[in-house]
Amino acid sequence: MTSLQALSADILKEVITPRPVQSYKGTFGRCVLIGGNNQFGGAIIMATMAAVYAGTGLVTAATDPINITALRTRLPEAMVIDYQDFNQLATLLSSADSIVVGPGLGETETSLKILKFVFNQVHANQCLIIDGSAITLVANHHLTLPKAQIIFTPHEMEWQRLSGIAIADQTEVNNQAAQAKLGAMVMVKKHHTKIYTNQDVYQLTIGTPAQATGGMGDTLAGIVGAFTAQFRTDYQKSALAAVYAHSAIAEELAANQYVVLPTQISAQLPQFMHQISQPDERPIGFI
Ligand SMILES: NC(=O)C1=CN([C@@H]2O[C@H](COP(=O)(O)OP(=O)(O)OC[C@H]3O[C@@H](n4cnc5c(N)ncnc54)[C@H](OP(=O)(O)O)[C@@H]3O)[C@@H](O)[C@H]2O)[C@@H](O)CC1
Ligand SMILES: Nc1ncnc2c1ncn2[C@@H]1O[C@H](COP(=O)(O)OP(=O)(O)O)[C@@H](O)[C@H]1O
Ligand SMILES: [Mg+2]
Repeated sequence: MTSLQALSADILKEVITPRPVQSYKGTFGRCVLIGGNNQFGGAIIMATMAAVYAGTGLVTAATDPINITALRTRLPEAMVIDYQDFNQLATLLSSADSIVVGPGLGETETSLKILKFVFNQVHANQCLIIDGSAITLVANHHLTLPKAQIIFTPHEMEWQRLSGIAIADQTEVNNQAAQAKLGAMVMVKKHHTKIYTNQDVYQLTIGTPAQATGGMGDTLAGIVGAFTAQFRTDYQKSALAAVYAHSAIAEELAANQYVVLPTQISAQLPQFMHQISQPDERPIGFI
């Protein structure tokens, strides 16, 4: 049995290092995000914004065509394709470092077909972040997981669907047993999120109720996608740093705000990451 470790700010400096001078966009990873049906276009826009603002070299969103104009208008830095164009999607996925699937994907036959296609294409050295609707689809359709560096990012109800553990029974012991069966990294998101790996359990000890608003998890999924694509040494450490950064920025903003909008967290990422990457020992804080 492993013991619970509090996640500390040290993870940020360990992962977010200064950019090498000899570099180009390809140096900082390729992230593909798949989601956003005709109801949940905002989810894929927020996840994609987070991936861009967290410094991924190249970001592409695969989404319902209804979202393409909005995505291009809001986020010209990202490329966009139709998520049902499987030829284009296959090419994109083959060169991705990380893949985020699920924000706003929905639970229809089309959503399931897309998720199955992604699972079929992914390869072992890629990081696959399974979020939102994709978690529910895996649970409801008992999908077999592909061989990849898999990270699940469920909220408590999504975790109940995936693990079969009722929210009231989601204790550390029960969750660890379910994680071991899955064999993947699992972030059970809530106030003081817990992260389960094959070796360890971590707890986030920062964060604020100002984060309790739609799109907050979509944004986290995008940051996890960005950090795992960009900081390739250890995908689990990169994911831990993403969780920490997401809530650290939220806390800073919540000092002066009743609610923190997901897109505000993304907007602060470049400044926050710059400050972390500085060699001196200034306290964390970007304002
Ligand atoms: N702007 C957009 O496009 C947005 C699109 N989004 C996309 O929508 C898709 C569906 O995701 P979802 O999370 O909204 O719905 P679902 O999986 O059914 O879970 C909700 C059910 O679980 C329950 N519940 C219990 N505990 C809970 C907890 N701790 N945290 C959360 N819920 C908890 C909850 O209980 P209740 O609130 O009724 O008390 C309710 O019954 C997904 O793809 C996502 O990416 C969203 O990100 C929003 C912004
Ligand atoms: N009261 C709270 N305190 C701290 N963090 C919270 C709180 N409520 C929600 N969060 C965080 O907000 C995010 C919500 O994720 P999720 O439910 O998937 O949102 P969405 O699907 O709407 O984007 C998680 O990172 C969770 O830890
Ligand atoms: Mg979510």
